[in-house]
Amino acid sequence: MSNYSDIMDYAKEQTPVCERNDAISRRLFHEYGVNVGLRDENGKGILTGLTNISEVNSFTEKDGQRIPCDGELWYRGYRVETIINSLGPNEMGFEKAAYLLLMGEMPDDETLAEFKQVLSDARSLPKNFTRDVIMKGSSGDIMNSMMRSILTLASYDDHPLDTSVTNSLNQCIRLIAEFPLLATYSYAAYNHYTLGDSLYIHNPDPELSTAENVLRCLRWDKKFTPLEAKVLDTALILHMEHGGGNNSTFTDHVVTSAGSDTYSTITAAMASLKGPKHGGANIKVMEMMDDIRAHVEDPTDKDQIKDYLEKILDKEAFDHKGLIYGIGHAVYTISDPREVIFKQYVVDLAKDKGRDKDLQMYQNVEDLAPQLMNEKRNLLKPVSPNVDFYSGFVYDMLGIPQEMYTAMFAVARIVGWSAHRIEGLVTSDKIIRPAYMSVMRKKEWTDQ
Ligand SMILES: CC(=O)SCCNC(=O)CCNC(=O)[C@H](O)C(C)(C)COP(=O)(O)OP(=O)(O)OC[C@H]1O[C@@H](n2cnc3c(N)ncnc32)[C@H](O)[C@@H]1OP(=O)(O)O
Ligand SMILES: O=C([O-])CC(=O)C(=O)O
Repeated sequence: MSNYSDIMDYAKEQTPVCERNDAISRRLFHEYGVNVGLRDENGKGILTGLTNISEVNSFTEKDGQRIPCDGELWYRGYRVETIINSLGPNEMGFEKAAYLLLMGEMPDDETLAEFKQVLSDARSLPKNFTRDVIMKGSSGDIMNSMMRSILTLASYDDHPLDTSVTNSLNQCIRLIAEFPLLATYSYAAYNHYTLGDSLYIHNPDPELSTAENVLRCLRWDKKFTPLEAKVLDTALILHMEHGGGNNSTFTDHVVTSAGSDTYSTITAAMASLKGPKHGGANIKVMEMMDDIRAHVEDPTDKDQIKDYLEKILDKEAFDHKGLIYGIGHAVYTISDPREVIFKQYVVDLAKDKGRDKDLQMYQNVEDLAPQLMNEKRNLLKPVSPNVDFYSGFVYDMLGIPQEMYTAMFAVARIVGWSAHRIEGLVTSDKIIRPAYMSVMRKKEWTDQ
């Protein structure tokens, strides 16, 4: 028996030891030319791969100089705005965008109809999976529940470890179709077993799209309006894909390159996505806005918001991490094109739902944060609101519970991860293995 009744007490005592032995000065990174976070001294990402799937732009060249510009996002040669604007007022586009990203070409009507049917056929879980897996050990961490389900789905697959392109594509298509069920049923279990509400599990409707089935399965009465479905469908298209370097897609590439199977690869990407600096930011933005409401007398007042944002940046308020969530991006500078699209919906929805005061609070944060960050941080480029600044507000107005926000992101990004996994399998079988320079001091045994 150790002297510790609680391992936490031991961990607390050892923390300064780890901090002493693990700290590496930023000066050494500079001295050895090692790029922190795989970004160079101008904040530009180090090239680690080539992709045909999408392109993200945030700078333009003028007179040989890199100038920040409005953000652009392209899926397989098409601007994301063009894809969204090409859809009819009530047309759902998830399936079309998913086919485009996954297969690399725009589907014609017949091809799209067939793909929709394939997804619809695949949108079911193995017999008793919901009862035997999803209902057990439920939690408000829907991403964790989904990861558990994804790994367990491997046990129901006759060829879980077959990493051929064909088998991986089959597994990816199935997961794309199953994700809405994994997410909404995980929430149903949590809603019942933890929150104490009635339990309901609705079967998906084979005639409905991905976005419509999410709303149908999430709501006890299965009802939703065409506008709600359209807004969610747009949100899903906007979250589907973001190049090979974003943290979760890069994780997908790393794990794929090790020869790992689809279930493990997608679970690893999920683990990355849930981080609050990545896809988990959508929940954090909502928590931050709740915190602002609780501490600022009049959130529509710019001066009061400014004082509180300064406290957040100084680590004196909210989660004491010093981050204003929903602001800043590893690539974008002047704007994130997805936020610009989201905002159009936000303004209309907020008016419709009588949430003008909340909208004013968001706009105050949007207006003030970049300038305050500029004053308090070593910014290498302009900052602006990112895709998740408004997404939580939109989901809130759609009545989607906060615990589901990052899971909604995953329902979309599984498409990008799948496309990158297939691209990785088709293009290269080289394991990804960057180097870490050792700054360890070698010791003689007698130095102890
Ligand atoms: C889907 C997505 O993943 S979108 C991103 C979602 N994440 C968030 O919204 C969380 C808040 N934002 C952030 O944490 C960051 O902006 C990130 C993680 C998105 C990008 O980080 P980086 O690439 O390091 O940003 P960048 O190089 O511009 O940062 C420069 C400085 O500003 C700081 N900074 C960047 N964003 C923020 C922010 N929102 N709040 C406070 N400080 C910030 C960085 O910590 C860094 O400071 P340092 O040099 O003292 O360490
Ligand atoms: O690209 C990134 O770093 C983050 C990301 O996934 C996104 O913005 O969608």
